[in-house]
Parts: sequence; structure tokens; C-alpha cells
Amino acid sequence: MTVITNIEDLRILAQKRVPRMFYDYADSGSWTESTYRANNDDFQKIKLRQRVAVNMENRSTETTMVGQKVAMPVAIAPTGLTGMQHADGEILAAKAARKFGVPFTLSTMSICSIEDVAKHAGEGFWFQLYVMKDRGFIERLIDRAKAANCSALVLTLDLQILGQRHKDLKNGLSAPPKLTIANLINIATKPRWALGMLGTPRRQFGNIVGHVTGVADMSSLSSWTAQQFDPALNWGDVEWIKKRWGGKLILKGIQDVEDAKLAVRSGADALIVSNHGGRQLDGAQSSIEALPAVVDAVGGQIEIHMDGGIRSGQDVLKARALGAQAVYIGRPFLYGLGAMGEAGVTKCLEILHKELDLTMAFCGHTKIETVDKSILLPGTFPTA
Ligand SMILES: Cc1cc2nc3c(=O)[nH]c(=O)nc-3n(C[C@H](O)[C@H](O)[C@H](O)COP(=O)(O)O)c2cc1C
Ligand SMILES: O=C(O)C(=O)c1ccccc1
Repeated sequence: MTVITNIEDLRILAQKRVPRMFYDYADSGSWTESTYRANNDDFQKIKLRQRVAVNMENRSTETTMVGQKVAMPVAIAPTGLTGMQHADGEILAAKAARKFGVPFTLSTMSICSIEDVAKHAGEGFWFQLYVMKDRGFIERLIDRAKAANCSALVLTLDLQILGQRHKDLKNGLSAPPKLTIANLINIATKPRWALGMLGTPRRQFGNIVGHVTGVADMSSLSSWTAQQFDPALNWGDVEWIKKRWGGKLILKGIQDVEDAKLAVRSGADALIVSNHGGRQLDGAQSSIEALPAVVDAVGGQIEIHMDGGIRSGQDVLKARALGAQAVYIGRPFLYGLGAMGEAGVTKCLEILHKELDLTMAFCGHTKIETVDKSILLPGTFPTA
């Protein structure tokens, strides 16, 4: 087997090992996927300035996110159905993140439950909330996250209705998978995945099934989302969620400066510049392009995070240079998980860390805390 040296290697291995309906689910963007592609392509346009004869000893990528210490400015993004990329996926990823010293964010739509993941997660165990029509259920979810010692709540604002992903509809995406002939034939070619799944009881939405009354049509993700998620969500709801939660609050899915100002007014501790990995509004600008204007408008008042298109440590450094306190990774850790379980997530974090550390040094810095826009070549990066 080839030696794994970068995130693309993990993607290729995941594609071999994960059943098509779940690999496609992870690797899709909405409609033409133009925003999904732009998220990464726009990073490639930004050029770094090489500096030499600078003492490169004693380097550190350590920093903080919402006041919590992190080994590098990278957190694991919340992703639904993670436990379908690999048996017990959320538990394995949480373990890898804890050992590495970065936060792990558990999605509302996870396969492993908050309580099961809490047994394995570290201090950086965060919970991501989707707001559903059944507000009693949302209150219970918030209370469960508190009881599980989650140290931040990530409230996602950009998915009250679901962007269309063609492959999910064609594959009939559901969890657990519908055992159609086509799916069975495909799963038969992924014995490692199948054995893992047979060996765990966790094959349904762990936070939802058995916790919410009247779970409606679970046969497809899109129909279930349309029935349960609340399209009426507004800034008034953010207020009661903040109050009910009472801890660190991070608002996810901000792209526009006006929304960033409203996020500040809501009293949140941080916001995430994000377009949901190009899975929602196709045609939106890339996150890295949207970042500078948000930093310019509200950067002094609230911590700015970003996600979308991070595929290397170089990308992490560029985001940091443009004013993001930290970034989140979605697909990169999912590829690692699908490729090699916990070891694959660890590998993913190691790859990003090494690339970040060396690139920072090539740019003439030994501490991530001192990196700023001056490491970027003028004219090659987006401005406010
Ligand atoms: C398979 C998949 C599932 C996702 N599920 C969620 C989710 O449940 N909640 C959420 O807030 N964001 C979700 N996201 C968005 C990610 O949190 C993140 O914004 C995005 O993946 C970042 O882009 P990247 O994949 O290029 O790193 C999901 C993304 C992917 C790829
Ligand atoms: O797929 C996603 O991006 C996502 O956030 C989601 C939405 C609904 C159910 C599961 C995951």
C-alpha cells in the first residue's frame, strides 16, 4: 500500500473502503458544486512570502479557541452520519482529537449519542445544535449537552432547509442504509466497513431515535429534515438558546457582514465564517474570500473562526493570516476516518500539524500567535 503523506491519500483510501452512498454523501456539494470547489480553489490563489535566515528553533502552534487551549488552531467540524463513514466514527474521532489536543464537535445528527461520545471525549468536547420545530426536544438536547460537560455549543444557522445534493437523492441516502440490491452489492465490496458495522449497536441517529416522539419519515435524510427542522428560525431563537445554554456559544454559517454584526449583537462568543462546505447555497462565495470583510467589520468584538476547503497546513496558515483565530475541518477528518478509523483521524491531524509548523517557519515565524497578513504576498489575497 502507498504511504499516506497527505490528505488526498486519505481521500482515495476512504473512497475504496466506504460504501458509495456514504462516501458520496461526505464528498458532495449542492447543485453544481461551484461553491464546494471555490472553497479550496481560492486558497490556492493566495501566495506566501518566503523568508530566510530567521531563527526557526522552538516553534509552537499552540493557541486558544473561545478561551480554551488548543494544540493548533484547528477543530473537528460537526458532521452528520459520521458513524456511517466507519463504525463508532464519532467516538473514534473524539478520541483522536482528545489525544491531539484539539476540540471535537459532535453533530446533532450523529450516529453515536452525546452520552456515548462523552465517555471518550476530552475537555474540548463541543456540541453542535440544529433547531427543530419541536422546541421541547431542543431544550432536552441542550440539557443533555450540559450534563455531558460539553464546553461550547455550536449553533448552526445555515441549514434550516437542505440544499440539494444530487448524489444523495440518486443513492437514496438513509441511516441505516436501505438494503436495496444495489446497496448490498456495493457493501459486499467493503467487508472491513461491513464487519465494523455488524460489531456495533450504533447504526441509527443516536441523539434522536428513542429521544424524540413521532420521528417521522426516516427513509430519506432530505424528507426527514424537511419535516423536522424549523424553517422559522430567527435571531430571537438565538437569544433563548443562549440563555438556556449559559456557556460558550459559537454561531456557525455566517458569510455576510450584516449577519456578522447581528451575531455580535446576539452576544455570541465566536462566529464561524462558513458556507457549510459548499453544501447549501451553491453560488455563494468561498469562505476564505468572505473572511476578510467579516474580520474587518467585527473582528475586534468577537472571535472569528472559519471553515470550508482546508486541505493542508498551508491553508490553515493562510486563514490565520487573514484574521481567523482558528479553522474547522470537515471532509479531511471524514476521509481519515473512512480510510483507517481512529488512526486515520490521527494521521489527518498529524499531516495538518506538520504542514502548518513547517510552513510557518518558511514564512519566518516560530509562533502561530505572531502570524499576520504580512506573510501573504500583496495582491494575491482577498481584502475587505
Ligand atoms: C458529510 C458532512 C456532514 C455535515 N454535517 C453537518 C452537521 O451535521 N452540522 C453542521 O453544522 N455542519 C455540518 N457539515 C458542515 C461542516 O461542519 C463544515 O462546515 C464543512 O464540512 C467545512 O468544509 P470542509 O468539509 O471543506 O472542511 C457537514 C459537512 C459534511 C461534509
Ligand atoms: O449533510 C449535512 O451537511 C448536514 O448538515 C445534515 C443535515 C441534515 C441531516 C444530517 C446532516
